[in-house]
Amino acid sequence: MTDTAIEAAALGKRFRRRGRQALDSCTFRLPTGVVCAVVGPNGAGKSTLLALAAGLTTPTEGTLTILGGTPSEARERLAYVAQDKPLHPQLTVGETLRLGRELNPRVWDAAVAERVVAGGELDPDARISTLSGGQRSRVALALALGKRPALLLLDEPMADLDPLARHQLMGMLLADAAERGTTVVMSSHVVAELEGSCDHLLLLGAGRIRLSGPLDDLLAAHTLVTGPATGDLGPHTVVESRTTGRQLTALVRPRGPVGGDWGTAEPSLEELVLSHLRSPEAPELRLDAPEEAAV
Ligand SMILES: Nc1ncnc2c1ncn2[C@@H]1O[C@H](COP(=O)(O)OP(=O)(O)OP(=O)(O)O)[C@@H](O)[C@H]1O
Repeated sequence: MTDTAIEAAALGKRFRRRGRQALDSCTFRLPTGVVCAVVGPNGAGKSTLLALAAGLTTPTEGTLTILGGTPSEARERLAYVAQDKPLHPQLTVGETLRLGRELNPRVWDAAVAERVVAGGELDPDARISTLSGGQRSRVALALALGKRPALLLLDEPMADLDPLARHQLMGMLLADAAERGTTVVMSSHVVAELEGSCDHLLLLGAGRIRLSGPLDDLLAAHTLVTGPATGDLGPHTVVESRTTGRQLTALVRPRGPVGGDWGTAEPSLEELVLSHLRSPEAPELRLDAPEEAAV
């Protein structure tokens, strides 16, 4: 048994020989049992990272270890739900679940798969081709959970679900993952929804890791400060600062106490992520790659 779900060392991926790096020098370690959010702007490399972890494509640089082995060795113990949720359009919902059972005979958990489908009140006889995008997402998630994976890789799993379905499925997924100790890695653009559901964060930008580590530690390493526009932020690392009239609001990584006239607060996950997205040049911070000095 390993306590590391994913370990990447100088991981890189270039799809075309002269094309730009989809992933570049990514080093991080994700412990087992965490729920990790992968966030970043369009084209940052989130899907590429998940596809590499699922063993669907291979790195061009560096190494990637999944559950202590190579991605292909780990394939039986992981489930991957791709962004476009590929399913056989001619099969019915019931036939799709039966196929899941046939492909994973030793581990298949029919009860959990059926529970996910039943939550959407899907007709087991409905063909996949007749389902809406959100209904297909539900079937894809049912297939993934039915496999009882140790590692669940989800690429924007909730993107086309309605708010109620998101809430219901996310709650079920997290409760199930907590009960079984499943590691969940989930990319998403809906940052507000990740608050309260993830305990680890990976923020990518232009193929590189910008923030990584336990969410509480990353939040604690930042302070939201407000004060007069003329104020001096001294030795602190400024991630982003904005001035409105006479007031300045900034997200900083404090180097020592933030004194003077500054009001301070811990940022929310959304504030942390948005500030970094608005400031692509802000220095990176990695709190889970001990061999590299945190910046
Ligand atoms: N199969 C491919 N062939 C060539 N380039 C690719 C391929 N897949 C991804 N890329 C490129 O790799 C980069 C990262 O893409 P990726 O899909 O991983 O980003 P993403 O963060 O998931 O984006 P989004 O939020 O839009 O889903 C992009 O520049 C993209 O054009």
